[in-house]
Amino acid sequence: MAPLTEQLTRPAVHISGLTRGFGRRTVLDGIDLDIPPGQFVALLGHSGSGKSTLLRAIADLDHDVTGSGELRAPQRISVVFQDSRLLPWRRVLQNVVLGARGTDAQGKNPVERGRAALAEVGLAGRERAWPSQLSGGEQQRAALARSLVWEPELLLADEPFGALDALTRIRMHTLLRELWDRHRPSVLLVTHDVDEAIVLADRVLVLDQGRFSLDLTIDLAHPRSYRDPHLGEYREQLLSALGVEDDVSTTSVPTKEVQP
Ligand SMILES: Nc1ncnc2c1ncn2[C@@H]1O[C@H](COP(=O)(O)OP(=O)(O)OP(=O)(O)O)[C@@H](O)[C@H]1O
Repeated sequence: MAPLTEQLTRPAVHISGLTRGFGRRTVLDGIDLDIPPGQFVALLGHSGSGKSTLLRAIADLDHDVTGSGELRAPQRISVVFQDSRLLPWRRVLQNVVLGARGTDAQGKNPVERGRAALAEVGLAGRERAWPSQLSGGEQQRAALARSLVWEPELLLADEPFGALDALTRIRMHTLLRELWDRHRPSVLLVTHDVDEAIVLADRVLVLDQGRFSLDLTIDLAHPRSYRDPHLGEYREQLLSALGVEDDVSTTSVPTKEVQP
């Protein structure tokens, strides 16, 4: 095992010269990335730029790709997707504790951890509900609770709020940030929403042509508001890195398929 000082200072995620591709198509072209423990990072990029490919590589879920490079990630990783992926034939609590074993540092068994996690995301009392009895936002809350049960050192989130309406999404932003504050995992959040990235993350990366074209620190205090006038400066830099024209009235990354 590495000495304690090295364990405390070494990044949670270390990527060096990472290349990934499908057939003759190179998607990630020699990426370097270090994420310190507890850092909240957002990842923006046009559709097809390789955001999910990077997430899958970090989660070690990419056995169908070719590639090379160095990648080190923590052992305890949770992944949250755009759809909750709750099993419809299992009740909410059963979904949340699925696969969890043993006791945690406080001696809590998985069911106790599951109940506590559901309470943390505002779903206390819904343990015996079926997933179909939850709203879309509540299903994503349950998905976040399921990720907490594993006490992740790293949370990977692939557009977790992309299918929710704008108001629910804002509530989920507050919840995610509160959960991060309490548990302090490193987070890598893929999003198409520039404002979501600025409001939630302390560092925003833009992926373009297989490389990071921008690595931006968001130096604003939390909790952040969508009304904060300082958001504009960061929005400008990010939209410009994404090649989005000034007159576009949305802060979502428009669908521009990356050509092979
Ligand atoms: N299993 C696969 N086989 C072949 N090509 C793939 C496969 N998965 C992804 N690709 C290709 O790799 C490229 C990057 O895909 P990826 O899903 O990582 O992009 P993305 O940035 O997450 O896109 P989006 O924002 O639309 O989700 C795309 O061109 C996609 O078509």
